[in-house]
Amino acid sequence: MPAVIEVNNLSRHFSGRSVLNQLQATAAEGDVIALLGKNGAGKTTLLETILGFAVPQHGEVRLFGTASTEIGAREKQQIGFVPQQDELLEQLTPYEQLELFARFQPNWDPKLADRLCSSWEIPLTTRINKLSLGQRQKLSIMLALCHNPRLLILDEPVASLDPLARRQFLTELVNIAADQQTTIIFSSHIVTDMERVANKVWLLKDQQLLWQGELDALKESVVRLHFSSTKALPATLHELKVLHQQQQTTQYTLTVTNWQPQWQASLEQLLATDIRVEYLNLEEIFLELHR
Ligand SMILES: Nc1ncnc2c1ncn2[C@@H]1O[C@H](COP(=O)(O)OP(=O)(O)OP(=O)(O)O)[C@@H](O)[C@H]1O
Repeated sequence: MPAVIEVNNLSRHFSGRSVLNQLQATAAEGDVIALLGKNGAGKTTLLETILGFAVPQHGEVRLFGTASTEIGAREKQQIGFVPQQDELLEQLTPYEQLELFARFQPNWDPKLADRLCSSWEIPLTTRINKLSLGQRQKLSIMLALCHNPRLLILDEPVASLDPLARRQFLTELVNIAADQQTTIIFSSHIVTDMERVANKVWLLKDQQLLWQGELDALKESVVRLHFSSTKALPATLHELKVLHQQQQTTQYTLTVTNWQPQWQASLEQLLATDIRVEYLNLEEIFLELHR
């Protein structure tokens, strides 16, 4: 079976300025991918290229085995998308918008739609142009979720949600991923949320995917080493890459990538000291990788 998403040698640039440079990535059924990157790193550009909204200058994206710029109605029905700026029909009510959308979606789940309308308190009979930003975002998420997509792409889906709605939304995502093996990619600057639900991370930096893999492996790779030593540090410490070094007299704190737990004993021998390994959360890792 082909991968749900296959990104092959993908490059995008605007007016000669490179935004994505030769990206390689794949996503399989059931992957929940946190797409991370600073403002302007290219997250929206990547998500929109995955969806086939633009033809890349180099390379291609394949969705369910077909070039994303050539997918047909059947594949489109298997995708749910929450854009950064919603595309709701201003003059309709949420009820009308949901009804209209459901008509074109053979897999529409009316029970899920009813449940979300009620738990998210969607004002069904108010015109969409009178809704609050958060209410619009909830409706936009419902349109993406309620037809049981195989692939769900969410670009900053929670920016306007209150903490309660955010938590409810995350619970829905976890359930959907677990029950239906849906592939989910979502970008958000609320990294703690992503850490709760994602099992993979794509981290965009300098036009490339600096990390593409398991969240747990990333958390094992980027760590802080604390130790005390009167010796000068050797020029190389195995294959560790030091991201940041702090020293107060004999106390060292090194933030490193490529950490491998089996190196601890030999490093302790090399530095003639005990080392305390501190594991970081995803937000700290993101900050360290952008120092
Ligand atoms: N249509 C376009 N024309 C010209 N430049 C563009 C276009 N779309 C995006 N860019 C540029 O590409 C870069 C990446 O933009 P993009 O919106 O993908 O970033 P992002 O990671 O989603 O940012 P944010 O976190 O702020 O939403 C930015 O420098 C942006 O100015």
